[in-house]
Amino acid sequence: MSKNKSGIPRLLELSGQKKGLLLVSSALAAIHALLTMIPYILIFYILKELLNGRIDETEIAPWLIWGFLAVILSGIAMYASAMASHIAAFNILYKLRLAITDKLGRLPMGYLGARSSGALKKIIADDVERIELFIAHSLPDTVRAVFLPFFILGYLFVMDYRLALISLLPLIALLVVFYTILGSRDGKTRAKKYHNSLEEMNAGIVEFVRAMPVMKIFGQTASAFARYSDTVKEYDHHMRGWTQLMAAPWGMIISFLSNALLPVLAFGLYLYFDGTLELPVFFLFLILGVGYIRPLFKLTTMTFEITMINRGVKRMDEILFEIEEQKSGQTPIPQDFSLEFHNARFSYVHGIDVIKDLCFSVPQGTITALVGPSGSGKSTAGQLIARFYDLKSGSITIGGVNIKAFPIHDLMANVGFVFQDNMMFHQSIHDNILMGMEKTQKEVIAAAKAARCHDFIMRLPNGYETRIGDKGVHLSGGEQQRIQLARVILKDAPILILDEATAFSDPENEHLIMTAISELIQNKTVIIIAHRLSSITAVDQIVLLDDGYLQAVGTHDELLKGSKLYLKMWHAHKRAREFEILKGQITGRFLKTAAE
Ligand SMILES: Nc1ncnc2c1ncn2[C@@H]1O[C@H](COP(=O)(O)OP(=O)(O)OP(=O)(O)O)[C@@H](O)[C@H]1O
Repeated sequence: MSKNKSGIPRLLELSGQKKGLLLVSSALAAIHALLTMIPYILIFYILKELLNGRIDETEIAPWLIWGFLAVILSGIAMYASAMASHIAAFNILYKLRLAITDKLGRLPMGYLGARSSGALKKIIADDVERIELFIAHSLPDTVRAVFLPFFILGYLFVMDYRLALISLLPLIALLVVFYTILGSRDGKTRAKKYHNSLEEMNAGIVEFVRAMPVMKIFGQTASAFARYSDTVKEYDHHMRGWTQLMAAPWGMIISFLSNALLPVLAFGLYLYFDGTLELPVFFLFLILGVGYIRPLFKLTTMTFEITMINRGVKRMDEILFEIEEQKSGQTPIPQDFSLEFHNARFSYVHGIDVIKDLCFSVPQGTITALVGPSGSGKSTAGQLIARFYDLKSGSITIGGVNIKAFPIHDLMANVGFVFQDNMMFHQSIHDNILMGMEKTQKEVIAAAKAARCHDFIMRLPNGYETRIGDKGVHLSGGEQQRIQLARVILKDAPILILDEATAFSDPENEHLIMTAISELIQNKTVIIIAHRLSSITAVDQIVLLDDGYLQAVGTHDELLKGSKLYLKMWHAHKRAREFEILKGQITGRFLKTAAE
C-alpha cells in the first residue's frame, strides 16, 4: 500500500486487479459515445442525398438499417460497459469493506472506543457505498461525457471549422464562469464549508437517531439535541452561502445555454447566403452544434462527487494506515496464570492520567476484587489487562510475560471478559453463545446449562436456533447477562475479568448469576470489578483504588481495620442495603394495605 497517492489514483490502487475491468468498461463507454453519433451522421447524408435529389425512398432503407444497427450496438456497448463497471464496483466494494473490517479487527480496542459509531458507520457504509456508485455509474458516464463532446466537436471541425469555432462559444462561457467562480478562493472556501457541513449533518443524524429513546423519555425535540440542531443550522448557513454565490452565474449559464444555438444559426445563415456553406452541413450544425454541451453538464456534477470520493478515500486510509497492535514473532509461554501490574500508568486523554503507578499482583487461582469510588479507574484497570488500551508506561504481566509480548489472539485465548453491557447479535442463540469458537453443540448446551440459561432458551420458539430480534424475540437484561456468562464458560479461559456481572439484575437473576459465577471461577485467576461491595467480602484480596492510585490491598477484614476510605465505603454500602430492605418493607406494607 502506498501512502503517497490520494483521491482517485489511490482508489484505483485499492481496486487492485479490477483495473482491467474498469478499462474495458471505459473503452465500451467510449464506443457507446461514438455509436450514438452515427444516426446523426446518417441523417446528414440522407439529407444531403435528398436535397441533391440523388436517391429515392428504396435507397434510403440501407441507411436506415445502418442507423438502426448503430442504435442496437450502442445499447449493447452501454449494457456491457455497465456490467463491467458494476462487477468491478461490487468487487472493489467487497474488498474495501473486508480490508477495513479486517483492519479494525487488528486495531487496539481503544481505537474503536475513541470513535463514535456514527463516524465509523459513515466510513464502512456511506463512504464505501459512494465509491460503488462512483465506479459503477459515474465512471462510465464520465468517459461518455468526455468522449462524446470530443467526437462531436471533432466531426464538426472536419465538416466546417468556421461554424465549429462558433459552436465552441457556449463551452468557453461555461469554462470562464466555472473557473472564475469555483476556482476563486471564495468559491473554494464556500464549497469546502458546504461539503463539510453536509458531512457533519449526516454524522449528526446517526447520533440523533441513536439518542432518540432517551430524548423521548425526557420529552425533548430534535432542536434540543444540540449536536444535531447545530449541524442542521450550520448546513443551512453554508448552503445559503453557496447558493448565493452560484445563483447569478448559474442563471446566466442556463439562459446562455438555452439560447446557445443562436450564434450558430446567425453565423450559419450568413455563411449559407454567402454561398460558402452547404444546406446539409448547416442542418448538421443545427442538430449537433450545441449537442455536446449536455454531456459536459455531467462533468460539473462530477466535481462534487470527486470531492466526496477524495474525502472518503482519505478517511478510509486513516483507518488502513492506523498503527496496528504490535505482533510478536513467537508465542511466549507464561510460567502460570498469575497477573501483575508494575507501575502501570495510563491516560485516555493526553496529560490526564487515570491509572497512576499502579502496582499489585493476583496469584494464580485466586480472586481479587477491584473496588473504589466511582471514576477511580476500576473498569479501566480491567480493560488494560485485555489490552483494550495500551499503557503509557509500566507493564502488566501474565505469568511473568508482558501482555504486549503475546499475539493478540493468544492473549484473548487466556482472558475471558464479562462486560457491563450485554452485546447480543442478530443471529441464533446458539451462535450468540458460540461466537465463532470451535466448540461442539454439546459443549454449547453444557455452557448454557452452567450459565443457567438452558431452561429459558428451551422455552423460546425454536430453542437454540431462535434468532435474537426476529418476530419480537428479545431477552431480558438478566437473560442477556447469563448468555454472556455462557460465552465465557464456553471459552474456558484461565483468567477471568468480571465487570460487575450482576449490576443490572433483580434478586432472582443475581442469585442465578452468582451461582453460575461461583462454579465458573473455580481454579481460575479472577478479577472482579466491583462497583458495589456486595458479595466480595469473601474474596482472597481486595485492591482499593482512589483517583487512579492504589490506596490499599488486603482482605475485607484487613481493609476495614486499615483503610479509612474502605471503612467509609463499607458504611455507605451498608446504609444503602438497609435502605433497600426498608424500601422493600414499605412497598410490601403499601401493597398489602392497598390489597386490603
Ligand atoms: N473512554 C474514555 N475516554 C475518556 N475518559 C474515560 C473513558 N472511560 C473512562 N474514562 C475516565 O477515566 C476515569 C476512570 O473511569 P473508570 O470507568 O475506569 O472508573 P470506574 O472506577 O470503573 O467507575 P465506575 O464505578 O463509576 O464505573 C474516569 O474519570 C472516567 O471519566
